[in-house]
This record gives sequence, structure tokens and C-alpha cells, in this order.
Amino acid sequence: MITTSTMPHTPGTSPHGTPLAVDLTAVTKDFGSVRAVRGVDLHIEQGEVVAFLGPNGAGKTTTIDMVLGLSQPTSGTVRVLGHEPRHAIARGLVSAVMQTGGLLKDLTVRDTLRYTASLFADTAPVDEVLATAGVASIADRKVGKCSGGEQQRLRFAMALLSDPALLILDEPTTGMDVEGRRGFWEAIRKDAERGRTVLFATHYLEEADRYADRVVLLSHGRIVADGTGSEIKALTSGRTVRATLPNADEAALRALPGVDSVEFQSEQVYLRTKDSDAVARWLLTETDARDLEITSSGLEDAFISLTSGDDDATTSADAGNTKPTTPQEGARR
Ligand SMILES: Nc1ncnc2c1ncn2[C@@H]1O[C@H](COP(=O)(O)OP(=O)(O)OP(=O)(O)O)[C@@H](O)[C@H]1O
Repeated sequence: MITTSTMPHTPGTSPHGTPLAVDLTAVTKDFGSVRAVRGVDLHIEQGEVVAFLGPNGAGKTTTIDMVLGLSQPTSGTVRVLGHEPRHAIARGLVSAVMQTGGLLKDLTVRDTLRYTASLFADTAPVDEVLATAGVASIADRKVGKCSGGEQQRLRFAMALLSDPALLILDEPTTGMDVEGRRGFWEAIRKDAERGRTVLFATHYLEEADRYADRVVLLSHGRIVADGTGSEIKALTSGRTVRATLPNADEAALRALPGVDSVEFQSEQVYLRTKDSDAVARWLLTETDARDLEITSSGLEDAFISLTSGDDDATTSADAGNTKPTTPQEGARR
């Protein structure tokens, strides 16, 4: 079970008494008979960089839309920095970077920012924002001539104009090449180091693992895991200990604490375990095992194991079944 905070605190605030950046409690969302979000509890503290990871249809966009005040939950509550989402947006506390739209091809990057800035009463200086978003070198380029990655960095720059406390990005790098994605995330990470809270939805495991402090894994409208990338990897599949062990005592291996599975290939034994140190120690001290190798499972294994095998019931008819599907659900707080 992943937990990061055991300190009691007032609902809606962090243990330090500051409002949570995002505070979802028992949130559900129905579209007719489809229950897209099923009892989500999510508490994000200010300054966290959180990835919302999940397969198609998991409910990421639906949840983000509620945080942005674009739709209302069917039940449960959504608070953003201590406010109703729409009030938080109206106060300029939240900005969003969406995948597409919102750009005029004939304007330059700088003019796009100047024009956007003119719509607000008070904004960060355009030159500062150009630099932060990593688009200063293409400031005089027409938007239509910018690559997909550059256009996304421009959308990021536009989102920064109001200097929001919370930045939300819904699958911002879909369709970008590897180089473009790296440049985009480097700009986001660098900016986040100054304390901005970032919540982004993604399909890319590697992106979530590398750029988020915390990964919230969503499947079928529920949170099925919540922790750092490493915690989630360890949580699901643990590690595999491989050893050469002729005449292995299968029953003894299976009885070891923390061992999830045991497989044999001729003289090789493969043990999947959450406590690889203990298994390795036992093999080396109690058996003739040699050539030990310990490998860590990837986030992809965790993703597949945590998001598959769940029931596919997304109709609200069975929505009363909000029991966690894994021990990890809602485990963070
Ligand atoms: N306006 C709508 N009307 C009906 N069903 C909807 C609507 N919006 C979303 N859904 C359904 O709700 C579920 C969750 O969709 P959502 O778009 O939130 O998932 P997602 O995780 O963002 O997926 P993707 O990664 O494909 O964008 C899906 O079953 C989807 O078909």
C-alpha cells in the first residue's frame, strides 16, 4: 500500500494547513448510462507534479474537465486551491494546455503571446514567459511554421501568462516526436521547480515515470494505484530473482515469504517477489543456487497488470460497486 502522509489534517488542506491544489472527494461522473468516473478520491498538494496515467477511456479527460470546471460531477466534490473550480479559474489560479486548437497560424509566436496577454488585466511579462517556455529563439516565427512541439511550447507559454498556481495539461505531447516531447517536458519541469503544481494526463508510461513526482493510475474510472513511478513498479510486479538451481525444492521456494510465482526452465528458477533481498539471501545461504540475477519489472508491466483484468462494467447500473479493485486503490491518503 502506498501512503505518503499519515499526519491528520483538515479536509481540503495539506498537513501544513495550505489549501490542496486539487481535492476530489468521492467523485463520480455519469454520461447517461455510462459511468465514466467511479468514486475518485484524489488529493494533490501544492508544488506536486502529478501524472494522470491510464488507457483509453479510463476517465482522465472527464476528471480533468471537472477540475477545470468544464463539467460538474454527478456526485462528490471538487475543490481547486480551496475554491469551486470555476472560481479558481476566474481568479487566474489555474491554466490549461490542451492538445489542439487556440492558435492563429499567421501570427508570430511573440504576437500570439502579446495578443493573449492583452486579454488579461495583469500578466507576467511576455519576454519572461517566452524564455520560461523555451520559445524565445522562435519568437518571430509564424505559428504556422512551428513544429507540433513548438506549438505546444507556445500553448504552455500562453498558459503561463497568468502565472497560475496550477497548470493542467491533457495529453499535451500526443503526436510529438521524441525530441519534441523531451524539449517540452524539460521546459515544464524547469518551471515546476519554482513551485507550480502540475497535473498532466498521458498515455505515455515513460513520460509519467520520468517527469512526474507522482503517478496516479486510472482504470475504468477508478484510481488503481497512486505513488512514485518506482513505488508503482515495485508494488505490482516486484522483482524477478533468477538463479541456477539444480534439483530445486519447488514447495520450499513457493513457501518463501513475499514470493508471488515460481517458474522453472531446465536448471533455471525464476521467482517473482516483492522482497528480492530476502529471497536472494535465502537462496545463497540455504541452497546451492548460483549465478543470481535480480531484475526490476518496468512500469509497463505494472500498467498492464493494474489496468487489465478489471471488470469492464462502465454502466451506472452497477455503479454501486465502488469497492477497490486492488489493494492500492485510494491508498495515498
Ligand atoms: N460526453 C460524453 N458522452 C458519453 N460518454 C462519454 C462522454 N465523454 C466521455 N465519455 C465516456 O466516458 C469514459 C471516459 O472517457 P474519458 O475521455 O474521460 O477517458 P480518457 O481516459 O481521457 O481516454 P483517452 O485517453 O482516450 O482520452 C469513456 O467510456 C468515454 O466513452
